[in-house]
Amino acid sequence: MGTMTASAAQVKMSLEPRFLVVMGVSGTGKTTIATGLATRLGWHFQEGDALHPPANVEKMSTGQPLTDVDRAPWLALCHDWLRAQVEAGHGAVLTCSALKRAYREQLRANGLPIEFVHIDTSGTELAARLERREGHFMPASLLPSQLATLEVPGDDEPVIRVSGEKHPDVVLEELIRHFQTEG
Ligand SMILES: Nc1ncnc2c1ncn2[C@@H]1O[C@H](COP(=O)(O)OP(=O)(O)OP(=O)(O)O)[C@@H](O)[C@H]1O
Ligand SMILES: O=C(O)[C@H](O)[C@@H](O)[C@H](O)[C@H](O)CO
Repeated sequence: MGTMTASAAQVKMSLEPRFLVVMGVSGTGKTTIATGLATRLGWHFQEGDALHPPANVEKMSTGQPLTDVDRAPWLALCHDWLRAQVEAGHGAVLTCSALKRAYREQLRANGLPIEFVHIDTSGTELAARLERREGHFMPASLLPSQLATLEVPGDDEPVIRVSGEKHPDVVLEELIRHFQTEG
């Protein structure tokens, strides 16, 4: 335990601030990985779902997929949060599904130095997780539309790809090692 605390402190001291959007479809592990990173690195955290207008949450809760028009004001709030973090200059992690390239471009507008962490998980694993999960507004019935809407980030986008099927601790170790290597 003492050793873990020491190494977490070293990581906090040695890493330059980064501005991360942990993205992917519902149930892929965005909140799990983003909170893990924010805790280990001492970076600011924002749950993107908490920025959805109530009408969006109501829509998803009743099994209706969001449209581009529904997502626009939410993406604007996500962008505003990211811009404030960049201006403040401290490391930050946001969860945001960011399913389409155009949404990611909206998040990066105004030249924000955002990086995406795309968590990729198979449809069968996602379906099992969402069936098991309780106390969340997002129904498992929306998974097919999430998967159909996802435009996997291209190599021309600033993306770090991780597997959502490894243990979260393994993914966190991989990400932190990647950040250390990149300086
Ligand atoms: N790597 C993993 N292996 C197994 N289960 C996981 C893993 N990551 C997350 N889970 C579990 O899967 C469920 C979904 O995870 P989480 O809430 O982090 O995903 P999410 O992408 O934030 O979902 P949503 O966008 O729907 O809020 C949770 O019950 C979580 O405990
Ligand atoms: O763009 C969307 O359709 C939404 O952001 C969804 O992805 C959910 O908010 C999220 O995944 C919670 O389950």
